[in-house]
Amino acid sequence: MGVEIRVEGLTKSFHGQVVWRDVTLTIPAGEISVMLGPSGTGKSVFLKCLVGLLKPDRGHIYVDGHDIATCGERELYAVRKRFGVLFQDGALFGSMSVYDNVAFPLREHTRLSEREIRSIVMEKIELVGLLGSERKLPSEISGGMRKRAGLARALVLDPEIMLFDEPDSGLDPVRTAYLNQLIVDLNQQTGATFLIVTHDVNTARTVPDNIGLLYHQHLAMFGPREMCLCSEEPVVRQFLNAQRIGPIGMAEEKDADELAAEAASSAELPPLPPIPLQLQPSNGLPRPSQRPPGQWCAEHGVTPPPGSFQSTTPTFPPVTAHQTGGGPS
Ligand SMILES: Nc1ncnc2c1ncn2[C@@H]1O[C@H](COP(=O)(O)OP(=O)(O)OP(=O)(O)O)[C@@H](O)[C@H]1O
Repeated sequence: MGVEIRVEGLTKSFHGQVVWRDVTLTIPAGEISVMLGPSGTGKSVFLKCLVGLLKPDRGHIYVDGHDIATCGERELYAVRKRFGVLFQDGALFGSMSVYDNVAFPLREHTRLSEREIRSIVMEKIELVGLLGSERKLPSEISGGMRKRAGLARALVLDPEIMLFDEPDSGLDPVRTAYLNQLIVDLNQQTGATFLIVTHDVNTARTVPDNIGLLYHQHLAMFGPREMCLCSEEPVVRQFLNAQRIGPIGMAEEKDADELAAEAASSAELPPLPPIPLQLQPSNGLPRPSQRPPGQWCAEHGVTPPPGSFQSTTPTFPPVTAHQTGGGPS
């Protein structure tokens, strides 16, 4: 039920300062895509343009025949209802309970009765694991719970497109792992088109079907996960492997002196690490858009780095009675 988003020649600037120019890509229907990029490269601005909160200077954003970049307010309002957006902080109303926050889009955009609303709200609250917290205010729950409440709210209108703005920011690695699993499970259940903006390289390496990278005012790459994880392109390679050596510096781009010093020290990027297996839905069934591991590499005659697509789940030897210090108690 997801729809594709076709972006053509998109350019955005603020006060004459270009954020990115001529961005062209197609976010495939029903797939999970991730947009990466160093801080300040305009990932959030990109997301806001997609949902019509910001107008680009030039270009088009086609969703099912509607051009979000150029359409009028009324058309935009109708198309926007097909989007669910999870903002960084959950963007909850502080004076409303979790329940009322999640119910808000239904009360605003539908004529459902309170009874029908309750059934949908409680279903979504359960889906994100917040049963029991529905009467609490946002200030009474943790940051991770606020994100999940924001996610429940983004899901109530059954969106065909879900946008996530740094869902993992401010979360510890365990909570990030849970949230990533939830995202993969939701994609399987809804078949919606997912776009996730993140800094987290581990998320980018394991969750999506496609990876994009914004860098230095342009889209450096967008394509299937395996293609990006095999890429020798210096910026892509440096970012996806979280390396210091490469064109990206602390202030986005290294200057000529820094690059010359790196070249003189003959610092080389380490070999590409193995491509990890993609995160599977927790019910063990594949997502409709999921491709078998290694398929893209095989189809394109690319040899993946050694050790790719091997399970990294640790296997522990069986614990014996001797090791536990006695028999069953
Ligand atoms: N409403 C605005 N008015 C003026 N400049 C803006 C506005 N929104 C964003 N910018 C500028 O656009 C640039 C890109 O910002 P954006 O928040 O999209 O970056 P980002 O890649 O999401 O960064 P981060 O990873 O740190 O969240 C920044 O220089 C920012 O200051």
